[in-house]
Amino acid sequence: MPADRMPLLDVRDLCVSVPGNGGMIPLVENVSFCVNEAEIVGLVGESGSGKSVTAMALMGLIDSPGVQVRGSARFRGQELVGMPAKALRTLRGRDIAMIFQDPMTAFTPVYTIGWQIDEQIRAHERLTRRAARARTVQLLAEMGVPDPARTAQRYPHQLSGGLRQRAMIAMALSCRPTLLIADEPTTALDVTVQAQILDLLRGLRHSHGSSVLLITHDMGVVAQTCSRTLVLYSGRMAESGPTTTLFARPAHPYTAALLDSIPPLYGSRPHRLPAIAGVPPTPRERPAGCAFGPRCAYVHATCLPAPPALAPIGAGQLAACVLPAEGTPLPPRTIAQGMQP
Ligand SMILES: Nc1ncnc2c1ncn2[C@@H]1O[C@H](COP(=O)(O)OP(=O)(O)OP(=O)(O)O)[C@@H](O)[C@H]1O
Repeated sequence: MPADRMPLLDVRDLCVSVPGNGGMIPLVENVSFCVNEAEIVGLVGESGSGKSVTAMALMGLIDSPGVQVRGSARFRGQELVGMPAKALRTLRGRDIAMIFQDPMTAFTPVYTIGWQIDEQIRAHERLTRRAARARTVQLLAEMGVPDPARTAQRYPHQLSGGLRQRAMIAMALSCRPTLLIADEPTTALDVTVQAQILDLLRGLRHSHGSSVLLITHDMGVVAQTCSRTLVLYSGRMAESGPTTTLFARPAHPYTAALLDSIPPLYGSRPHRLPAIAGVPPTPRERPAGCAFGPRCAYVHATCLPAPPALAPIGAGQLAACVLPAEGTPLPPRTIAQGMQP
């Protein structure tokens, strides 16, 4: 495939398993998706659905004893699965960067944030301390940090949560990565700051040409930010497709249930939002058939012997559910408010 038409990140049949129960327990099974240049793709699912394991496996960062990662993840055509640790370290920080929910995991408390961003820049580029600081201040300014030269001289604990998050994004972008993996970057922030950070992530496509893999449990965040979305349930793909399609015509009852838990922006708000009854199974106790079966309002006998295969529904949409194959689509929805086309 010509390089200009190759996806930036092409993940196929990614499987991650760990030893247990006398064999290997799959944490993530046959996950496939791609991220194109300057695109934001959402990875969504409840807690424990395998979002972080997927991202950490891509980055070679799962350090569990006996962990097995199989399948393929090509970044600009280069295979990441099985890539030697040194080569992966070079890619991380330079071409692929990660940001997390808690910026304190990225910054050490004992140095100023400016010093830490300077060092990150100097680890990848031969720059004088002064030139690195000029770049740091410029990056902080681009991330909307007020008085960036002075803020650079502050310690992480002296900044608000929102400013720390901006500083972490500045550090992640310091080496101009083409792919940013953002793991729940707004979960700890209040809604106003959350909206500002999402705005910032959207802007990166234009300002830095960066693509983003955005990990979240919040369909509202996906609606505002992602052009395509992958829904994970219990380590498997439930559904994927263009975000507008998933919101208008979810094919998997799990996607529909996640959408029902978003509060409407306009109109009368229900007294209580519907929650999905029950909890997802842990990887050790996954049922033989559809893992969502025990919580699904549409479950019937065909879902139980084996997990339904992921099948195309149309227009880039895939779902692992027997309903579309049987010609019983879920009831149509009005598109969720708050969605950015
Ligand atoms: N190193 C590990 N060894 C064994 N099991 C693990 C390991 N890391 C994660 N798990 C398990 O894998 C499953 C998926 O975890 P993961 O952290 O990817 O979920 P998540 O979707 O990111 O959830 P959250 O939103 O809570 O971060 C969970 O059941 C978790 O307990």
